[in-house]
Amino acid sequence: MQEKLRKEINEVLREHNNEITYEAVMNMKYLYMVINETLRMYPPLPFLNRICVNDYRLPNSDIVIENGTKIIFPIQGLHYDPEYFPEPYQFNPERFSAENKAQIPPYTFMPFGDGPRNCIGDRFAKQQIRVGLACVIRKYRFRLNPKVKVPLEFDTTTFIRAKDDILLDVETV
Ligand code: HEM
Repeated sequence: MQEKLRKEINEVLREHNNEITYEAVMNMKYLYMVINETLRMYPPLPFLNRICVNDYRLPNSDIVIENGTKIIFPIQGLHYDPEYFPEPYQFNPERFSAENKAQIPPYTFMPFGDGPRNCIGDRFAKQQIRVGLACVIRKYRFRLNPKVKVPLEFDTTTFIRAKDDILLDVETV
């Protein structure tokens, strides 16, 4: 997977005078698939908070969410629901290929939230991640150090973060 990513980064950069420009990183389709799959499995914010501002009857039911009710949207729960993401514990960037992505129902993949109060830094964050990863993956090869316990354990008190250090072995390509 990492080799495939490196190959794409190098190929795209060759077409762009080896310069990491906006156009170059936007052309790195596989890189974006890897980023999305990472945000699916490890959404930094695992849930969204909302407050209901009007009484709302759920369609086809007698359940009414009353004005003022606090609501939690489980982003992480949706991202691991096998109905939307089969074999959810498998890291599989192909879920986000142009063809497969179109099959993902709306509001099931929401690492940046949704609606009028979604993340204001969405595009900026994705751009920074693209540039950062393109810079390091083209020059270095990463392997998980054997001391790291897999699967990783997470502290989910607020933001999702690994409980222990994630040690990586790094070598130049
Ligand atoms: C991977 C990086 C990031 C992730 C996954 C992320 C995720 C989120 C999520 C889930 C929300 C809540 C949205 C909602 O309730 O619908 C949020 C809100 C917000 N984010 Fe981000 N964020 C990221 C990076 C950034 C960056 C880089 C900035 C600023 C440059 C930023 C600024 C904000 C702000 C200001 C809000 C509050 C928006 C509002 O309440 O109207 N975020 N973010």
